Amino acid sequence: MGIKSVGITVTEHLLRQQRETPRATGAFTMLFNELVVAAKLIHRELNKAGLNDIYGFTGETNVYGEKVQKLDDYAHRTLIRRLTQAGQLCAIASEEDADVIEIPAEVPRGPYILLMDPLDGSSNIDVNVSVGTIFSIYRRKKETGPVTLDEVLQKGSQQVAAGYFIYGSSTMLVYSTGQGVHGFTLHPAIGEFFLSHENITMPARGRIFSVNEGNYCYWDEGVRRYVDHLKSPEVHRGGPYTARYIGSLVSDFHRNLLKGGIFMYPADRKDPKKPHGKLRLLFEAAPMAFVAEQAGGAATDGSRRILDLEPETLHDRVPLFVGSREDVEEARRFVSGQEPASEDQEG
Ligand SMILES: O=P(O)(O)OC[C@H]1O[C@](O)(COP(=O)(O)O)[C@@H](O)[C@@H]1O
Ligand SMILES: [Mg+2]
Ligand SMILES: [Mg+2]
Repeated sequence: MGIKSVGITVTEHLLRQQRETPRATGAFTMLFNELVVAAKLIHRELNKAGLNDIYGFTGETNVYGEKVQKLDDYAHRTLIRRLTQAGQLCAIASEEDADVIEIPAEVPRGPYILLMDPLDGSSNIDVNVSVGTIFSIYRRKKETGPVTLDEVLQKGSQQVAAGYFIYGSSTMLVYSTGQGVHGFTLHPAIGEFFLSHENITMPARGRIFSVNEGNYCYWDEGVRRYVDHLKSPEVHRGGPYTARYIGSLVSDFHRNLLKGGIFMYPADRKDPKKPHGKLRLLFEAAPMAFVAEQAGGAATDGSRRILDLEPETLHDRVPLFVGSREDVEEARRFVSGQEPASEDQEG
């Protein structure tokens, strides 16, 4: 059996899309190439984590009151440094920064706004479990002048591209520019991302659910009933769903993207300061919702489509139910109380 020839590189893939996009200037391709370089630098640091002084905390806390890990900070600074150099951005916003990050005056600006979760799955960094980087790209609304907050606070449906890097057994890039979802794998020896998963489509229904059940006692009735339903002996002509929870959104999402299933981070009453759950609308929920929908899946906050949500602040949190279309629709019915109680739930 011949050796599988490597696919096309991510740059070739971008250039193909650029040729098919009228009025494309190459600005997006240049920006994206810098994103890829930054991810390779993060991959390199992660791969030798434990041998380099990258474990542990910086001593800082971020706008969410979370202790910042050294790798959160390294990823944040590396992405900003590389991306601002691309000369295609007019603003950046990061999960690790309270405010919109200005592009240095000496750097040319461009039409794009990039939002990012530099390192997703921070609680898994120092235990060698896969983590990721999430990105979301918008076009600014105005042609010129200083960028205003409303240009950054756009609905997820306005994204021109979104995706993530996953640093796992292999390092992958999964992205969409609205023309399907494509996966690339980093060839460690060649140092290039090659197309390995073209036109990924998510199964309409899965048999996997991913949620931190440790929060069960804090959930609303509808969420509890939905998860009980997935664990009941008879679910959709098959036994109970399989539980899988890595604790890194990128990794849990990626598995369900390929195998089908649903990831949930519901709202809970654990922390009155976080009535809308833990995950961030702009840095986590909206980009994952964009990829999910492009792959035939769906994403909701329990009643509304994530991509229709109007952000009020840079750091809005939102309940997230994302994955296979039929599973997300069923979750929405339970969570919004439209699913009648079955015999065994009537107790
Ligand atoms: O530990 P919990 O409460 O289950 O939360 C896990 C979730 O929190 C996150 O780690 C939050 O993301 P960050 O690591 O970027 O802060 C998600 O990746 C993950 O899905
Ligand atoms: Mg995150
Ligand atoms: Mg993070």
